Amino acid sequence: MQQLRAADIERELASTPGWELVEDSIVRTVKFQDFKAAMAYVNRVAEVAEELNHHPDIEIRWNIVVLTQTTHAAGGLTEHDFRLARRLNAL
Ligand SMILES: C[C@H](O)[C@H](O)[C@H]1CNC2=NC(N)=NC(=O)C2=N1
Repeated sequence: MQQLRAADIERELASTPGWELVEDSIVRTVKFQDFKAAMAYVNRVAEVAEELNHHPDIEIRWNIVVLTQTTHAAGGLTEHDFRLARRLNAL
């Protein structure tokens, strides 16, 4: 899978609400009532990641989950990242 070019990234971002570009990744921060709710969300993220065989970096800070998505194998953003992001937006 090829790295996307800047213009493609802008187009993909426009159809992927809630995610922002940070260096070579897209990032989404989601806030929950408490740690338990955050962990339940993380487990649903894990299910989707396994299904797509594409995995975000996940940071958990009590009730806040930060998802950072890039394609390590390509050294940058690819279509896979946006496909996963849009699936996660549907959770
Ligand atoms: C073998 C397997 O396809 C790879 O290790 C996959 C798994 N999940 C992955 N996830 C992400 N985000 N980037 C990758 O390059 C990647 N590679």
